[in-house]
Amino acid sequence: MLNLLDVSSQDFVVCPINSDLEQLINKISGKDIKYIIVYQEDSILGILSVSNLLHEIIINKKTKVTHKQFTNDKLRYEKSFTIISKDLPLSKIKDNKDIVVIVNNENYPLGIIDGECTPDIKQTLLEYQKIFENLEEEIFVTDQHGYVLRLNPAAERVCGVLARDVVGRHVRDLEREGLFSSSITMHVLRQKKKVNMMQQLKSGKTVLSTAIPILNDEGEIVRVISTSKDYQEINKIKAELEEKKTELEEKNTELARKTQELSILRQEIFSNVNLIYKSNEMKTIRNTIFKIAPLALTVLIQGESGVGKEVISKAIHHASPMRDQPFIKINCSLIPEHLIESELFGYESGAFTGATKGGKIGKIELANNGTLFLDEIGEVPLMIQVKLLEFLQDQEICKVGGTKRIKIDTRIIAATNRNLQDMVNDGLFRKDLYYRLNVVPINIPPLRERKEDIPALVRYFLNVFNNKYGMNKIIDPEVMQALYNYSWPGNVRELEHVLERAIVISETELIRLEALQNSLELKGNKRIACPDLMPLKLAKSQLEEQMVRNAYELCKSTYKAAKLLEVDQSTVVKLLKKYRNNP
Ligand SMILES: Nc1ncnc2c1ncn2[C@@H]1O[C@H](COP(=O)(O)OP(=O)(O)OP(=O)(O)O)[C@@H](O)[C@H]1O
Repeated sequence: MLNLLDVSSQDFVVCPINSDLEQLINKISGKDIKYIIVYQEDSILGILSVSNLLHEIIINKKTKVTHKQFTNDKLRYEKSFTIISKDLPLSKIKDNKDIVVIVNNENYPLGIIDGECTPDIKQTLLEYQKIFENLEEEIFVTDQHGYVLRLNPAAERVCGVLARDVVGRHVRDLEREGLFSSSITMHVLRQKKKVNMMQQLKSGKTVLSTAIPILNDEGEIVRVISTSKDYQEINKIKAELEEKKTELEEKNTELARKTQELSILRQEIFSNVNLIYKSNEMKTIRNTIFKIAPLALTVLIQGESGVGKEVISKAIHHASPMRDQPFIKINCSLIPEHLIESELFGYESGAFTGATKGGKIGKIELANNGTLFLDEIGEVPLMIQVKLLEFLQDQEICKVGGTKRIKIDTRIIAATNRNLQDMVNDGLFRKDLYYRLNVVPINIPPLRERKEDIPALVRYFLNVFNNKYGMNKIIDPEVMQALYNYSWPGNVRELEHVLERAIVISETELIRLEALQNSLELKGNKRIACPDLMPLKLAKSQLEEQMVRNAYELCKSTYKAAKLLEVDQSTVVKLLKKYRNNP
């Protein structure tokens, strides 16, 4: 704990009464001494300031410090002072005296405090004292020789000692008595630098200690301050942290498990509808599906024929809360125009000639609480478009020949391979219906624009048809390459058919390139489009060049390319050479 001696800031000398003034001057000359405490036997007679002293010598021609100076001429020379024991608390200092003299048990002056700065010092020191006393860390202070000056209540507690029993004692003695296993202060005094170490205490505790030397302006050690922390407490905190870490890890594992479950669930949903994909384009579509599936929003799927519009619409249905409700598909292009209304809305008994007795429930009503998939929506006649729009707005239908309105709650997914926006511009599709349908647009890119999906789809279909036909066929890597390079105008549907045919017609377990020859549009029985007119000679040579280049790129062999093009291998070599220099 701090004591009064720590605040004694002024330098002073003690001189007995009747001291020789000249000797006194010699004693203090060159030193920054402001006060002289005049002492007799075991009492302080008074305090002289050095300037008083000089006055005595020069003006009053005095040669000795006499009693008179503190009796008759008191007010002139003497400083008012108060005496206080070093063991008293700081709060006991009285502020109204010039000087506070701190004395030991024999009343001998140990230090003085200039009264002028007392209130400030007191305030600051009281603050330090509070901090010192309340710190949870143990603090142990020694002087430059290793004598204990003070320790805070935390140190008393952890070391199992009282400050009064150790203050003033040397750390080496305390070490010898087993208060701590090894004195960290001695290490600092020897090494003259900061030291960290574990210490075993008499109390049985193990503490982690750090001690630092405090240096004066000359770089000499004046104090050693040791702080320590109960290692068990550190361990406790560490254990708590570990516990929290384990909890966090468990939570993460749980989260990972849930994420995995969710992804399995998603896969299951998709495996229900067999949606195969690898490309980023399709991953984006998958994400859209999961976002919109829980909301009964109307979806418009656009894409070339065979890209998988129906597959996507089924995926939306299966990922939605209506998955156990009906998924009703109607292909608007396959129904004769005059029947489309009754197919969609149903009819009442006797609604028209030839109508079934008892009437018919329409596809919209069948899809109640589920999903209605309007395939080839672009083919719906304008007249029916109006009725569809009405239904979308009111969510009610009225059967052909009927008057009763039936409330319908269904999600609409429309699909088309036509460009509906163009149709709107050409007046072939109602603008208002287009906007009603186009709430969530999904555009599926053609297979040639997402080639990463091809190998996955090939493997998938191979598996499907091997199972279907009880076979175990595999494909030549060359075939995979050819399928990858092909432009797939018929998209996934074409790929599906090509593979089914290849599995069936291939005579060997290994499906070779020849098995595809009649399937892919590389074969010459397809018509070649020629949009522009040009000199025939030039057109012929351009076609020749393209054919030979494509065939060679696909087969990576002049023999195989020759087979595909049904020419000699030497012709392929000759043509490749001929066109090599063309860009
Ligand atoms: N991503 C896919 N994963 C698995 N099979 C697919 C995928 N995309 C399409 N298919 C398959 O390709 C065939 C055509 O798909 P789908 O009928 O969904 O295409 P579409 O775009 O609706 O065609 P259309 O425009 O002719 O109606 C189907 O047999 C379907 O199972």
